[in-house]
Amino acid sequence: MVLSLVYIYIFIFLSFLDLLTTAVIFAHGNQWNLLWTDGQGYNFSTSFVDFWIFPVVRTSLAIGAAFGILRNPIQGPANCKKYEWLITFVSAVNLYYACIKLLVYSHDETFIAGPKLTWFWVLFAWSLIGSALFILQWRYGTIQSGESQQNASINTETSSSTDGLSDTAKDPDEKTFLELVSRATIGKMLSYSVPDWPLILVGTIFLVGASLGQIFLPLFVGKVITAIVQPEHQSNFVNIIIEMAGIAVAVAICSGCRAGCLMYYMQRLNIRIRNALFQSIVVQEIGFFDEVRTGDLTSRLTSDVTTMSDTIGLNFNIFLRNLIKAIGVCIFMFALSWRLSVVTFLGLPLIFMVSKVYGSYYKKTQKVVQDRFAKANEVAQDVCSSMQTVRSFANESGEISEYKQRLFDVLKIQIKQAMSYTVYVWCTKEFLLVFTLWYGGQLLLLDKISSQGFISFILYQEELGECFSEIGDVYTGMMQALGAAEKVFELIERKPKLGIDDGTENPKQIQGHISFKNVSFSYPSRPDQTVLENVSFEVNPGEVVALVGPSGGGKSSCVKLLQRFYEPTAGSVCLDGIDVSSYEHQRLHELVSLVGQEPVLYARSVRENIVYGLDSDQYSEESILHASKLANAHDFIMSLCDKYNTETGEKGTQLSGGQKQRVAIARALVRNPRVLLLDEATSALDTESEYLVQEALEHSKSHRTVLLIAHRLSTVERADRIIVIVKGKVEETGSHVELMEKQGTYYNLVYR
Ligand SMILES: Nc1ncnc2c1ncn2[C@@H]1O[C@H](COP(=O)(O)OP(=O)(O)OP(=O)(O)O)[C@@H](O)[C@H]1O
Repeated sequence: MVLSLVYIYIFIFLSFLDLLTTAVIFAHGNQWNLLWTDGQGYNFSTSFVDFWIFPVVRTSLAIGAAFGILRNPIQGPANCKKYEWLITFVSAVNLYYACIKLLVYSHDETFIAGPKLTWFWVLFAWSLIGSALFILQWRYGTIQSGESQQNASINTETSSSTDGLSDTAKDPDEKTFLELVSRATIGKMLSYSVPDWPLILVGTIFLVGASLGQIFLPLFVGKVITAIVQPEHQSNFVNIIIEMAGIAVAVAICSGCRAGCLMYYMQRLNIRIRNALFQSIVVQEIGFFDEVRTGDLTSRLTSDVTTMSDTIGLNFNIFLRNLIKAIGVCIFMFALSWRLSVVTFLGLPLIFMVSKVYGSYYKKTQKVVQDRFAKANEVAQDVCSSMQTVRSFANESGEISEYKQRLFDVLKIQIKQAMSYTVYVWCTKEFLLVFTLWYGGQLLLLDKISSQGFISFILYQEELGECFSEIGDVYTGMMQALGAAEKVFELIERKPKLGIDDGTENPKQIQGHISFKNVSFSYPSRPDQTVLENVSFEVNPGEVVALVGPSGGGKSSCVKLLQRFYEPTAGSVCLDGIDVSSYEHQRLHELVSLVGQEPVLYARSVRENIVYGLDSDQYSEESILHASKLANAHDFIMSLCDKYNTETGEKGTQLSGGQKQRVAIARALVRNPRVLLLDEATSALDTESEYLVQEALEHSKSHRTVLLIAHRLSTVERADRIIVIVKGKVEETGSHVELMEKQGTYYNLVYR
């Protein structure tokens, strides 16, 4: 309330100051008698009286606003804010009116020579200053008092209500430019550009050179055209062309060097950010990948990085180039004709306004276009990834018409966009030019501009329009880049909840003793669902232990904990008595190897898949052959076209399920791990192959602990010991014979 009152007082004070200043200017200039032009009545081209209109309108609006806020201190400021358009409109009319008066007076020789000129300038200047102050006081007065009232009312509410939407959770599209900049995103982007400062510097020097050169070109074009059409200037033609050619060559050289330097910088920046992002992604904890979609990560790595790195480089280039050009062009325009320049600057805000309306309409429709395109892409993606299903249901034409329909939905919006663009071009492109031509023609007749100057002016005006429009595009591009950058930096700076650099233990050799001590566990993505509850068991060195139990009981989760993919919520998982979290990441995975349920092969050769993750000094040709033979993979690999060099295709699709499993077993064995984890590792093998693999593992078992998960009885009954896990708890432990005699859960599982 108090703050509102302060703002109201400031409001009224500034408005009266506005009136007073105008009155003082009139009084001091002894211009009261000029109100009606020395008693001859009002005359637009000589009278000053209309300069009173605007202070009076401003003061009336300010008093109205003050009363409004006084009557309703909570809603008042917000209501005033609704009328911001009126304030902008009044100020704009004031500006236009003052400038038109300026142009009219400037044609009156007696006025220019007379005593009224000084007072006109003072009134003109105050008219503009008063308008600017009025906009500022309205904008900040109503916003600040509104915010303070809102804060006060929020503080007094007993239940604090927030919408629960953290700032980072907001869509970048919804954020303002300042919001994005204030997150220091630009600073971070620039910090990644620091190593390229020599490139940027050289590029900028060429950019400045090219821009300065380009500023002179319209001037020369004007001279050339004048030399062509006016016979008295024809002797200059060749000289002008030579000078112009010199400038054009210099501009071309500078532009080329600028483009090369800045493009190379953009590419280096792109690679640098991509590397940083990928480095950050691969060290994130496994739980992170459970929650984040792969598509989101790849889109960060591809489109977001490209958007931010290209846009920062490109926009820096475009912005600086156009800024230099715009300043130079303005100087030339005012030098050629200040009157035409005033006309241009009166026309530009109108064009900006139309552009703004068009811009926000385009942005709104573009969102719909993107959504509809995404829907069309869903169809394409689904079809491409499941072509066999489409073919087997003979639904090709159905999918084609579905895709066509979704693209047609996009087209419907794009038709509206095209129509609005047509109207936008009508409104912005030619009106200003026509008016400039008309007014320039008058000035030409009055001999206030030369024909060459007039031609150059028109060219400069076009150039200025292009500069502003490109600067406007930079703003849009920057918004996109900042939005993309924010997402990218969020990921680059993310600290993994389970770091891979936490452990320090690096024993040369271990016995291979596994122990789970009172382990409870929930997946981070489902913290409310207990997957393991107080699980305790031990596996002795050299022992083969099978985990069995109904599906979803928690067997694979035990294996994941032993690999330290996740941390238990309670208890500890130890290897030779040391918690697995204390081992060095690299060492732990040398000692413990896993063959998972669905082994993943990479789009590389069989050999590269087997030695995946090993340095060249960690394996030999013999060790690859030995591991492949143990995994019963050697014979089928030798029958492939390129033997060990055969490509396996994306995710190993060029191999059968059983072949993939055998390559995966060889990959685990080539490391000669002390602990081997087999999670349904032989499920896709035929009985014969499985028997051979089991035999091989049996032979190597003396120096290796094996923890296996299997559903097949033939696999399980060979184990030294069986642990039955049901609903996250250990129900039974013993050998096959012992558990069968017990006739408990295991017995039932076997018979079912
Ligand atoms: N990444 C995950 N995020 C959340 N929950 C999971 C995840 N992986 C498994 N679960 C859940 O944890 C529980 C135990 O799963 P787990 O894979 O350990 O069972 P399992 O005994 O190995 O089953 P199966 O024999 O079918 O492989 C299941 O309810 C499963 O839905």
